[in-house]
Amino acid sequence: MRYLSQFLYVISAKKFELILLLIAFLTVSLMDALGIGLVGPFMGLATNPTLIYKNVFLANTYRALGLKSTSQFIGLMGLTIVVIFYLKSFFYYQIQRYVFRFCFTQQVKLRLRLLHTYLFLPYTFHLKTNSANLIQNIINESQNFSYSVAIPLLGSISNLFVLVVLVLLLMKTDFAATVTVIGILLGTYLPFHLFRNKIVRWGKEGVEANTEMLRIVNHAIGGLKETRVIGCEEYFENQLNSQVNRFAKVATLFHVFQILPRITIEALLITFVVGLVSVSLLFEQRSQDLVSVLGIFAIASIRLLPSASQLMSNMGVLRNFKPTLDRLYMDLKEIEKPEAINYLKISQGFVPTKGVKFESQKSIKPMPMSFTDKIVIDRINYAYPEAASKSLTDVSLTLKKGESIALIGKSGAGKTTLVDVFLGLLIPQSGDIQVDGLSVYNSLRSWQNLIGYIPQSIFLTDDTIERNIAFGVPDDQIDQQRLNNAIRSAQLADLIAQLPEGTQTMVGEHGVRLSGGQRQRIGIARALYHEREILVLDEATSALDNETENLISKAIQDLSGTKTMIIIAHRLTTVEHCDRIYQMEKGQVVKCGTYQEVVLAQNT
Ligand SMILES: Nc1ncnc2c1ncn2[C@@H]1O[C@H](COP(=O)(O)OP(=O)(O)OP(=O)(O)O)[C@@H](O)[C@H]1O
Repeated sequence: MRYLSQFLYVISAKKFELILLLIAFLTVSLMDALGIGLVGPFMGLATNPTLIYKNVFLANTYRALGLKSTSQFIGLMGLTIVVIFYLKSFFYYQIQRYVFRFCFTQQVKLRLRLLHTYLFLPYTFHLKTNSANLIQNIINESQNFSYSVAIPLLGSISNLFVLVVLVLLLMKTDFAATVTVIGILLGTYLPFHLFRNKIVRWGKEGVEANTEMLRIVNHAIGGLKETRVIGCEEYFENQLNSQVNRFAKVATLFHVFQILPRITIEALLITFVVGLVSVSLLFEQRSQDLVSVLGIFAIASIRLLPSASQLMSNMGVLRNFKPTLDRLYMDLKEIEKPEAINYLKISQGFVPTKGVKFESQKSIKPMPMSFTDKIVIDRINYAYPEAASKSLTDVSLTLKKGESIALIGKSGAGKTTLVDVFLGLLIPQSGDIQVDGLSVYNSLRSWQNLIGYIPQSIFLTDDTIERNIAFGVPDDQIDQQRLNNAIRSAQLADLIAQLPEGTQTMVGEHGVRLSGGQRQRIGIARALYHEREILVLDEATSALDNETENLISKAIQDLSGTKTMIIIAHRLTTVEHCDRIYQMEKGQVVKCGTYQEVVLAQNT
């Protein structure tokens, strides 16, 4: 039941679509039963036409049709059976088409819904989750969901219908035989029941091994430079080897287990049919009866056998992929946690309404926030989830429009945390950030629209310099004037002039064809292109050559006065031109003043 409710939560289908599917399954099963139900009497009549007169219904139909001979009647009956079978086959084909279309549409929807959820979940969720997990869920687990949860689940329901109808039919023909068949079915279900926890464990290990594989490959290839220089290729190969084998082991165990029900059902049914014939002959039962009973059994076996073994194997698959369903369900549910709701409320300006899927709720278009005077960071306190101590304690600072300030301090002092709070990625437990007297927590989106962020290692797409600067803007909407201004202000003009393809030069994956300093200047140009009022710059810690360092300092210097800037500074050359310097220690601002007051005073 829990499985079903989780399934209904993850699937984006409307209830009536599912009900429609079930009705369709039921119709096919009934037609199946009708076809099979007619085969028994048909074979009975074929061997003994006088039986027509013994059955009131058959006798009346025969008379009503006004046929000339019983053979004609039997022929007509055969034709009816054939027509029913053809119709059933046609319906079955159509329903299967619908089921596949339904499942693959769900896969598309699920992928979009997962990405949407991950993009909107609080930053703290991403701090604790490895990105390999998220990629695995969007790419592999959503595929597993349609192949190994949705299709087998709908298949199981359809098989269950067929089984129930066929068993009822058998029951009408021969009660004792039916009890035997049910016994056989329960017998084959037993191993599944006994191994149910093992099947789930195999599934869980499979999912974990897959995620690990993705993580290992990501580390090995993503950090290729380090991997090669350190020479730890073998280490990653061994790691991958152990995960691939772990996956192979559980997959083999499960697939071998899957064959069991078919083999057992086949063996038991054959034993039963042969046994029935022998016993009947032994007790000299009427042969016509036997032929008709066996006829039904033969046909029922053709349908019952695959249905039963498919049902068992589908149930195995459903169990095996329970961890997939659990993972997707839990991640999608994250958005309903109070922390996420609170985050959505302040970042997107809406509270997810119960019952309405959150991805279908449109966030309110943010009103532009005015910034003409100053930003006040007022007694901010922040502790990371599950952290023992606070990373920011009562941090306050003021930033006038056009001013540049620098944050300095030892590693772990809290500079990045403060910037992440400033960027609206982390929501402080107490304190406020106000722009012109208005709290940014009224609409984080409007606040973020004022900010350009230049991280230490900027994210570059494997694309042209132009597209990397005008990040997220369609080609036909790129403003060349703005682009050139941004390039000039970010001190990139000389570099681009030297390149044969200019702004159309490809930067390579993560910008491998550029130097660290050039990458960061592209980051500055990006922030400038988007004309953000406030720039937050996390200065590159890596040693830059003098010329590059000068160029970055010059870019920052040129911007001071026109842009409001917060710089996490790792080099004293950068802070020299800042209006104020805040020195941080253990999550607190311990000193604030000009370069002379903070840096020079310290060195004397
Ligand atoms: N995700 C996290 N969960 C728990 N604690 C964290 C997390 N991120 C940072 N911290 C802690 O918060 C404190 C401040 O870290 P922060 O990264 O802000 O320092 P920093 O001054 O930016 O250092 P650096 O210059 O090395 O980047 C540190 O004690 C750190 O251990």
